[in-house]
Amino acid sequence: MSAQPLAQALETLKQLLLELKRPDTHEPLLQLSLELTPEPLLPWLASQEQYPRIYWQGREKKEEAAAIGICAERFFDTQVSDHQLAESYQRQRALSSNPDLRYYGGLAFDRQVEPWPEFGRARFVLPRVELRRSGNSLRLLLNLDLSRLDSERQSAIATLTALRPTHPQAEPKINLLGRSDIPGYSRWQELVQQVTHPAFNQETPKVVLSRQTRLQLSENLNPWLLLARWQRSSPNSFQFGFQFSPERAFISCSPERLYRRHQSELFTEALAGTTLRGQDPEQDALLARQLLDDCKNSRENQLVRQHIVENLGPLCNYVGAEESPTIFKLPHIQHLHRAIRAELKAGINDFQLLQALHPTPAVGGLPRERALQFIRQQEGYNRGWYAGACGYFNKLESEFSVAIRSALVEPARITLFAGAGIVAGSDPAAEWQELENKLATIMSVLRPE
Ligand SMILES: C=C(O[C@@H]1C=C(C(=O)O)C=C[C@H]1O)C(=O)O
Ligand SMILES: [Mg+2]
Repeated sequence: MSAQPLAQALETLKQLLLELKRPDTHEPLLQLSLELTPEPLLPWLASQEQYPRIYWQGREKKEEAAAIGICAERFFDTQVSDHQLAESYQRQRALSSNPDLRYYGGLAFDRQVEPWPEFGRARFVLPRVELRRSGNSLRLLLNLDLSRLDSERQSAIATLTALRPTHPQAEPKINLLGRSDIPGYSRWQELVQQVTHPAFNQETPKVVLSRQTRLQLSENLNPWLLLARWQRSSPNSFQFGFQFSPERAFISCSPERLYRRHQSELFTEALAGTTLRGQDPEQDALLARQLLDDCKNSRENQLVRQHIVENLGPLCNYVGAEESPTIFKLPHIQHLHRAIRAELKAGINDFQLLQALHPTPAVGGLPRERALQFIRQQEGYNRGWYAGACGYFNKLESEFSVAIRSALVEPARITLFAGAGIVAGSDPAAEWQELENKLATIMSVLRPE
């Protein structure tokens, strides 16, 4: 069938559903798919009224998805062991061999602490409806659980009927009424001093300390319109968002890949070490040179590289990491970057990868448990999904980003997050300034000149 406009495709799909007979298959899940004429996805998502709403765009921009509703999900609200997560993950994955079925979701930064409501310690959704762009082609996908076809048919028709066409919406008017930081600057100084104290640093060479910045607003923000604006100023980044109710949405434009897997081929990276962009090309190149030559920043990146390579070792036949870092440029800052490639051993699954890689010392620290313990006890706020792992998986491939450069949007307020790797040689004032630099892009979107 040739590509059709969304409104027409929805009618076609409803008709298909009414006529659908139980297919003669052992597959428990069925995915229906129709070609669509191109349509921008974020404005469509911003116009919807159902939950959850999910958005994902990979860093290379080749693929983009907007999803509504739930066909199946795994939600871990209370204590969950890695063993339970692994088992549930295996069950889910075994459910289908269709490479187009994707579970989207995320893991909290620290699964030992009280989770954000609705987001939980881990939550993955097989959406009911998904618009998925691959290159220039757009498809409408609908997922059904065949073990209960009749109720699924009803519920799918209801979801399709309640979808809204994209309607134009006014650019959000943003008035910032107030700001509060946790930790504040004096507490930050104490924390950096504790972590850089030689006795502590010897045992725990890196802790990524972070801060939440809560902005009070005069009105509610549509998180999807905000993400659309933020995305325009964030090339070179993953762009994603999850919203399970009107109460809160988590959105991110993150430069950092946790990993991308295609069958047994794995791509990951060490992204750590930061400086500003220059005012002109000469100054920009000078700052990049200084970043490459700087001991403190090199240490930040080297520790991440080393840890990833060591942790992947037992799961892989081959792991190769770039010896020297290169520069990764973002609109307001530049980072040190090392690409890492690996070939997985047979039978290694995504959950084992998440367990091995997340949180990397780019957002947690080294050794992992000691650094997490320090963050849990001292940081003073709950990170929730900030610095968690967000992405999607299916049997064939998966991709996860580290949810930094992220924000939690709630009624009349937005909470921003930023962290900095504290190692020997870190200075409290310079690291505090690094937090501000990491917020520069989202601040320029919230407070345009
Ligand atoms: C923790 C964050 O970023 C991490 C810390 C960096 C650093 O300290 O140089 C750089 C990139 C990320 O590894 C964040 O942006 O919140
Ligand atoms: Mg840093």
